[in-house]
Amino acid sequence: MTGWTVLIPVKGGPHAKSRLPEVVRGASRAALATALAADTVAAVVGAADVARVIVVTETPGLELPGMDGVERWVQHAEGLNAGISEVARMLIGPCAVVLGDLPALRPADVDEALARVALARRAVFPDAAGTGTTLLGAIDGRLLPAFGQGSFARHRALGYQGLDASLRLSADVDTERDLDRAHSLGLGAHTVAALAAVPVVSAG
Ligand SMILES: Nc1nc2c(ncn2[C@@H]2O[C@H](COP(=O)(O)OP(=O)(O)OP(=O)(O)O)[C@@H](O)[C@H]2O)c(=O)[nH]1
Ligand SMILES: C=C(OP(=O)(O)O)C(=O)O
Repeated sequence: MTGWTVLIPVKGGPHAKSRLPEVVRGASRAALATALAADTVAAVVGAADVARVIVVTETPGLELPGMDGVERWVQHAEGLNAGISEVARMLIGPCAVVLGDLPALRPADVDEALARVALARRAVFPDAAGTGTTLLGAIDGRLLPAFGQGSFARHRALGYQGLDASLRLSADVDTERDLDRAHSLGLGAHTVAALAAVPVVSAG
């Protein structure tokens, strides 16, 4: 099925990705958080079955590279679920939410997951821990976001079928260890560049 609308929540600002240290492998947490989101957006934009991409953010001045053709919604209410709901209630047709911290995600993972949502009609894919959610989708456009700790079980209780995620779809980055996992799968170009931008200090 083509014509999906995909929402990508991106907190932005100084409090994003607070479980990472302020400096990760020499890169600032803020730069890394931006890169993680930009790689997620790039994968979704590249998916053949996605017609519309909307970044939902709390941060009015959010700047992400690669936003050509991507819509932006600055939420009024506070919090992840409130932000998603503001947009979701205006949409019709097949819709999904992909969390914005999946730097190993590729367009083929997105297309494959959306095709499986279409078969299930409403489905949820778990994060690497198996307890959170990385993608929530509904063919009928009815998104009932219940993100946050333990969201996989909550989404299932709301009627979404739990499906196995590809390794790259499950590889969310909350901690440095998560970054290692995503790295072993192959990071997207923005995250590679953010980590490579670290200046090398010579001993001499
Ligand atoms: N629009 C929006 N996105 C959010 C909000 N909170 C989290 N997100 C995004 O949702 C995704 C998953 O959230 P988390 O992994 O908890 O991200 P986070 O809040 O930046 O990280 P922590 O501070 O470590 O909890 C990430 O892409 C976040 O940027 C919010 O209040 N509004
Ligand atoms: C918000 C979620 O992710 P995280 O565990 O990364 O905060 C979630 O899984 O619903």
